[in-house]
Amino acid sequence: MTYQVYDTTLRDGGQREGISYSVADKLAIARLLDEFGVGFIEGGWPGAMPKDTEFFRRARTELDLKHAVLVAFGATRKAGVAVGDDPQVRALLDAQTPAVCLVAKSDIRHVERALRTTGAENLDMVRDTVAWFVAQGRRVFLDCEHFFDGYRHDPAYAASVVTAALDAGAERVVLCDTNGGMLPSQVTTVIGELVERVGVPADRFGIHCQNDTACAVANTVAAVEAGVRHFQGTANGYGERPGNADLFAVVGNLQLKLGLPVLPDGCLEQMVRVSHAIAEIANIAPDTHQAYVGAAAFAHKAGLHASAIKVDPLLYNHVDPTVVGNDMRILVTEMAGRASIELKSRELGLDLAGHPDAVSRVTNRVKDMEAGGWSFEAADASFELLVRSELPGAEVARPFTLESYRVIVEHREDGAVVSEATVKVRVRGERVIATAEGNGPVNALDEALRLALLRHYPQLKGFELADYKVRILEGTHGTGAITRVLVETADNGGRDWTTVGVHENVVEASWRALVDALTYGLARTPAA
Ligand SMILES: CC(=O)SCCNC(=O)CCNC(=O)[C@H](O)C(C)(C)COP(=O)(O)OP(=O)(O)OC[C@H]1O[C@@H](n2cnc3c(N)ncnc32)[C@H](O)[C@@H]1OP(=O)(O)O
Ligand SMILES: CC(=O)C(=O)O
Repeated sequence: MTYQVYDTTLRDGGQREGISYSVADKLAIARLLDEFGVGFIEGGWPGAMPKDTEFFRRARTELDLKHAVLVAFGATRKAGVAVGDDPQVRALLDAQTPAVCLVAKSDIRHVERALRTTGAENLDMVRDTVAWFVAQGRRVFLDCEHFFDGYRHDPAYAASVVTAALDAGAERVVLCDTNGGMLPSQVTTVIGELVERVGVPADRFGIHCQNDTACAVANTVAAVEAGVRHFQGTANGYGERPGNADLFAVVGNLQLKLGLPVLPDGCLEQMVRVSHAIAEIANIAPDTHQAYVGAAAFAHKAGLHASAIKVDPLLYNHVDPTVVGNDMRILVTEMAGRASIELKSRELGLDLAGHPDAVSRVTNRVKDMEAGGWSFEAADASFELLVRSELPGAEVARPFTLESYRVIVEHREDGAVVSEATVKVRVRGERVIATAEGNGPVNALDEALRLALLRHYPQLKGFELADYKVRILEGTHGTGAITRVLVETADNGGRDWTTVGVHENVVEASWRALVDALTYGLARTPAA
C-alpha cells in the first residue's frame, strides 16, 4: 500500500498570519514541493479568492509536475441548493484539476449551529457533492472538519459522515483535528474505534492535524501507526493559528524512524533546500531550531557532545544530517571542551590533532574571553584568527599596527549630524594618516581605516560591511555594561565572514571587530 503525502502549504499554509502568496509565489512553491516528491499539492480554493482561481488557470500551462497531482479545495454544496447550481462547486470543477478536496462538517454542533441545517441535509450535501465530482471524473478527498471533536461529542453522527462520503465514492476521508486539541493517544483511540464502527480499514482514512497542542506532527505519526496511509501537512508547519503538521518533520519521522517509503527515491535529501526556499518565498525567516531542517538542528554546543562526536557523529545525532540535506556544526562557546575546539578547527580547515598544547591554550582563552562577554558562536572568522594565533606556523600576519584613532560626532546648527574619523597606522613600514566622514562613528572609522590601507591592499575595494549588530551586556564582573559587536563582511566573490569585538566602549568594540574582519579577509584574498 503506497502512502499519500498530501501538501496543503498553498491552501492551509496560506491561512497563517503574515503570509500572502502571489500567484507567482504559489507556482514557485508548487514546483519546489514537486521536487520534494509530495504526491498531492492542494493549490487553493478556486472561486473563493481570485488569486486562487488564477493560480489554477496558470498551473494548467505553467506547471509540469513530475511527482504530484494538483488538487483544488472547496466545500460541499450549500444547504438547500442543487449541487450543479452551486457557484462554488462550479468554480471547483472549472479549476480542471485531476482531484478535488471537499471540506464537510462532521460535528453535529457545527452542522446545526454554523451551517444552520439538519444532520440529514448535511449528509445529503456530502453524498451529492462527492458523487457529482466522481461522475465528472475527479478523484475526491473529503476533509471531515472537526472530526475528532465531533466524534467525541456524537460518534454515530461523525461516523455517518465518513460512511456517506465513502459510499458516494470518496477515495479517502480525511479526519481533521481542526481545532488542534488532540493528543496522540486520543487520535489512536478514535481511529481504532472508527474502523470498528464503519467496518472499513484505516487505510481508507486520511489525517489532517492542526498544531494547537504542539502535537500535530506526533498526532499525524500516531494516525499513520494506526493504519492511515494519507497524511496532510504543510512546509515548515505553516497554517492557521500555531499552524499545521510540519510535513518535513512528518516525512522525516515516517521515513527515517519507521522505515516507511513515503517519498520517491532521492527526494529526502532535498528537504533543507526546499524548506528554506519556501520560507524565502513566503517571506518568513527560517526557524533556526526547526527539527530536521533548521540551521541549528544538528548544531552542538556542549563540550561533552563534541567529545563523543569526535569518536562517532551518530553518538550525538538522531540521524545522519546529510540524509535530509543538512549539516552538523560544532559551536564554540564557554561550554566548549578540547574536543569542541578540535572539531570546530577541523571544520575551518585547521588540524589541531598533533597540537595538544595549542588546543589547551585556545580552550582556555575561549572560556576566559566568553566570561568577559565575547561570543564566538556566530563569529567563525574571529575564532579562526584566535586558533591561528596559537598554532605554530599558522599565524595570520596583521596587515598594520595602530598608532591611534580618533572619532568625533558633530551636531551642526542645521541639525545635520556628521561623524569623522582619523586613523594613524603603520603599514609595511610606512606611517599613514587617513581621515574620512561617515553616517555614524563606526562607518567613519571603517572608511578611514580602509582609506589608510587601500594603497597597500587594493583588494579591500571588494569588501563591504554587510551587517552590524550591537548587544549591550549588563553587569559582567560588576563593571557595568559592556558592548559586544558582531560585524559581517562580504566580498565581491560572494563570500562572507563574521567577526566579534567586545569593550566597554561601543566604538572600541566595533574597532576590534572591524580589524579582525579586514585581517581575516586580507589573509584569504591575495592582491590580484
Ligand atoms: C477548516 C478550514 O480551514 S477550511 C478552509 C477555510 N478557508 C477559508 O475560509 C478561506 C476562503 N474562504 C473564503 O474566501 C470565504 O469564506 C468563502 C468564499 C468560502 C465564503 O464566503 P461567504 O459566502 O462570504 O461566506 P462566509 O465566509 O461568511 O461563510 C461561509 C458560508 O459557507 C457555509 N459553509 C461553511 N462550511 C461549509 C461546508 N462544509 N459546506 C457547505 N457550506 C459551508 C457557511 O454556512 C456560510 O454560509 P452562509 O453564508 O449561507 O451562512
Ligand atoms: C480542513 C482543514 O483545514 C481543517 O479541518 O483544519
